[in-house]
Amino acid sequence: MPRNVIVGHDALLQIPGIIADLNINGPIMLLSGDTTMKTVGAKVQDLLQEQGFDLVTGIVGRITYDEIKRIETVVQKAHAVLIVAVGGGRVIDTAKVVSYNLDIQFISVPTAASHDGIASSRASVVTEAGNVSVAAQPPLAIVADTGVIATAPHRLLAAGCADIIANYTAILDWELSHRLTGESISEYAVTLSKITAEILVKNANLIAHNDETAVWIVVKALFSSGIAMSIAGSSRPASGGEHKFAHMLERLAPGVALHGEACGIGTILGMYLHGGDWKSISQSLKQIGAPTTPSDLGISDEVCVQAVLRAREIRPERFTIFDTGITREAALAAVKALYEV
Ligand SMILES: NC(=O)c1ccc[n+]([C@@H]2O[C@H](COP(=O)([O-])OP(=O)(O)OC[C@H]3O[C@@H](n4cnc5c(N)ncnc54)[C@H](O)[C@@H]3O)[C@@H](O)[C@H]2O)c1
Ligand SMILES: O=P(O)(O)OC[C@@H](O)CO
Ligand SMILES: [Zn+2]
Repeated sequence: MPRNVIVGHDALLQIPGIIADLNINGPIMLLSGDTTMKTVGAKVQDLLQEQGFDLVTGIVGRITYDEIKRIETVVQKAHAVLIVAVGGGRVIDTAKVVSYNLDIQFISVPTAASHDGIASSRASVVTEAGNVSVAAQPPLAIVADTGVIATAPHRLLAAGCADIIANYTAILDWELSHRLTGESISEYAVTLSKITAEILVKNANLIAHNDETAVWIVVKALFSSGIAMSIAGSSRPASGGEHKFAHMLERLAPGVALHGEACGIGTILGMYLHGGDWKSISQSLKQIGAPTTPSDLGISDEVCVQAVLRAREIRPERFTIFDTGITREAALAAVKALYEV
């Protein structure tokens, strides 16, 4: 679990103090994305350099094993002893894996509330066979500056909410697998994951605005969803068939949807296939401002049908409703239903 969780306005200003308390003796690797480095990354760089910290910087691209290796080499060459990851989910996940492999600590500085990886001890790496979920280093500290996150496009906040709403079907899939395949299940992780989604949906009306109140609500939900994954020691409480669908959609239509957006649509489809209240999932996503149909994402219904039918190719060992032999007719009906709400 993270030792230090700082959430609030101007939280960035506390980063030098958190690092000073660690009494580290060596360079710090400031890891960011090409967009976020120019804004928030540069601000953190100034804050740390003003305090005399020795910094090296790195820019993260796609999260592949090659990219992780490249960053590891930069960290090793610089003899960096700590990573400060400033960015979205890709940046934070890369820092998690690099710090895990090199056995150093990292500080998570999310610049958007777009995913629930800010606190989890898992990372998602893109491979030829699709995304794989790997054990990774949980952050030593999380610094979520609500002022910074509130200036990010609302699309990112909505994607983070959708990633949390995905917990509903992730839990149904975990319970289905527990009943049908005997997979072990953690009641604590299920309960925390479910409460997280429920609190978020209850506050959906507040989240429609992109202010710091909305950011507070979403960041706390993302944090607790990450803790549920850490309790489970796997992404299972927050990643079921809707995530397999999302990872397959990313393969079929790369870069079209944000992770959370694809998961949100996967959740409506998963709830429909479970015979649950998929309409209320769709209504919550609409209220938050997340996409609910393939056309919202600018993709064809056929690509969506393919992602439903091929979701089982992702992480085949993880049994979900998408692994129960869905026919093309059933996938077509599910995708068509997305337009009914
Ligand atoms: N490890 C986990 O538990 C976990 C959980 C959820 C998602 N993930 C992973 O996280 C990634 C998805 O994260 P994401 O949706 O943040 O994608 P991302 O990291 O690609 O960021 C999305 C976009 O948001 C931009 N952005 C970030 N902060 C911004 C800001 N303040 N202002 C303007 N633009 C900003 C980035 O530059 C990027 O273009 C995926 O790789 C997914 O697998 C991991
Ligand atoms: O292991 P995956 O499927 O990447 O899931 C982690 C995270 O995306 C859950 O919201
Ligand atoms: Zn997710």
